[in-house]
Amino acid sequence: MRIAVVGTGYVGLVSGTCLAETGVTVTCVDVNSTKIDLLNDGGMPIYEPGLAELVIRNREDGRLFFTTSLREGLKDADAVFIAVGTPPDEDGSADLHYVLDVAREVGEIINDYIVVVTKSTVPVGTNYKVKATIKAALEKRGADIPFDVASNPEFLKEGDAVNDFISPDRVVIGVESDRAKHVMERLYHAFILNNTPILFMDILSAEMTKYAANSMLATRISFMNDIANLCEIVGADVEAVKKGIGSDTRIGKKFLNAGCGYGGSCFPKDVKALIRTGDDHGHSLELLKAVERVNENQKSVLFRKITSRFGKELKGRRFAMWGLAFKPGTDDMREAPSLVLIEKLLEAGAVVRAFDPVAVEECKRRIGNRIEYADNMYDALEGADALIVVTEWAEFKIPKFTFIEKALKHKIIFDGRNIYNPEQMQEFGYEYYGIGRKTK
Ligand SMILES: NC(=O)c1ccc[n+]([C@@H]2O[C@H](COP(=O)([O-])OP(=O)(O)OC[C@H]3O[C@@H](n4cnc5c(N)ncnc54)[C@H](O)[C@@H]3O)[C@@H](O)[C@H]2O)c1
Ligand SMILES: O=c1ccn([C@@H]2O[C@H](COP(=O)(O)OP(=O)(O)O[C@H]3O[C@H](CO)[C@@H](O)[C@H](O)[C@H]3O)[C@@H](O)[C@H]2O)c(=O)[nH]1
Repeated sequence: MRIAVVGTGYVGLVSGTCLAETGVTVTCVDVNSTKIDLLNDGGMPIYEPGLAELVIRNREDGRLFFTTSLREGLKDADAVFIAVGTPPDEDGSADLHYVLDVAREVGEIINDYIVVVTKSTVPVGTNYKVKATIKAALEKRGADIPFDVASNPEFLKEGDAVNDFISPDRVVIGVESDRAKHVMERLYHAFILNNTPILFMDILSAEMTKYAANSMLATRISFMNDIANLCEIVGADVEAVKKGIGSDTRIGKKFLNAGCGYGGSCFPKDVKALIRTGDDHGHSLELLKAVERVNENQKSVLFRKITSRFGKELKGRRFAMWGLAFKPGTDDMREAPSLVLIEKLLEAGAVVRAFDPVAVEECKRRIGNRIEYADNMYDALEGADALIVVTEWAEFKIPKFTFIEKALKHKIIFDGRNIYNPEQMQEFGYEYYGIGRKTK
């Protein structure tokens, strides 16, 4: 089987590479020639654990190719995956112009039956727009070539992307013809053999499933953040509450971590886009509007704790920041809570010295030298008034506390991801501020 994957970002590169790993011949296409050149030279445009090895192996085995030419990618392809970005427009709706540009180009090029699969996260009804766009391009050429559209939303998490793709909880596929279903079954053959649930459904339901999943997960996080803030007021401990409710199998243990807010390229934009879809259809999604409000507020929770400890005027204060990426395991900083905190600290006159195991270059690209960058986690602490933990990288969880004590001016930690135990921190003489944690 042969496919093209258009858009070689987090989703396109991971999906294309993992499908190549199952034996499919994959050509990844991107308009960004720097990215394609880098991949053809054996480099990696993104940090994603385990991905580089798979890319190299499948390229060497002749199953994975990179090009800027969609025409080349579509040659003899059974299916083309659209995996380009769908960033939020000014009004919160998903900007579909990248997706529809690819659809038009596909219509301008194809000469034989193909399934056009939308992997990008797109609002309900978008596949029909894709279909209409391809039809219009074919009509313009006077060509009558059969094709089908399919929706195959992606559920991978950055930082765990390879594992999520290869061993998914399920694969969701929306189709409207047996022919397209058959192509998708062949494509996911290795997953079917592996007993992965492949959930075929209609296209509109598949599109909605993606937004409903992300919105449900975002809702759990905002719910826990709201509860955490109340825990602080009433003297309860959100980590105990998390265990208490997570042990109920109807609730489950995952995605209940309170913290300094959710970020990333998906939850913020997808919650916004679903709210917008609701509004467009005269159905206000009140719950999701609250989820978004709670999250915006939560991104400032550490700043509020810092100013209530040090006062609103932070001129002359230095802060060590551990973590810049929106979550561990990635260099992605889209909608990262660290960016909100940095802006607020700088505005209040503070100096920030940050360390992140992989996201420093990305941070420099975004905000340049407005903050200082440390070479390692301990170097960030030198002369700082306090340590702020924003991202829960594994190495931050078991630091050498003697190094922290030597470097910090005061033994003060603001822990935005609840990675330390407040009682033990207090025993060791730290002033510790977690999120929704009980302190004596
Ligand atoms: N990042 C994630 O974890 C994740 C997970 C699931 C779903 N998604 C969804 O998948 C989609 C892609 O997300 P991403 O994070 O991979 O985006 P990304 O920005 O990392 O990558 C998109 C790529 O598409 C390329 N592109 C744009 N227009 C093109 C065109 N006409 N032809 C060829 N290439 C083109 C860009 O150059 C870029 O390399 C989005 O809809 C997103 O919501 C993302
Ligand atoms: O209990 C939790 C879990 C996550 N987060 C935060 O939520 C954000 C998103 O984390 P995560 O979901 O792990 O990463 P993403 O890569 O954004 O993945 C989400 O978004 C993707 C894009 O749509 C989906 O494919 C995934 O299924 C979905 O988990 C991050 O800022 C996390 O710090 C919390 O605050 N508490």
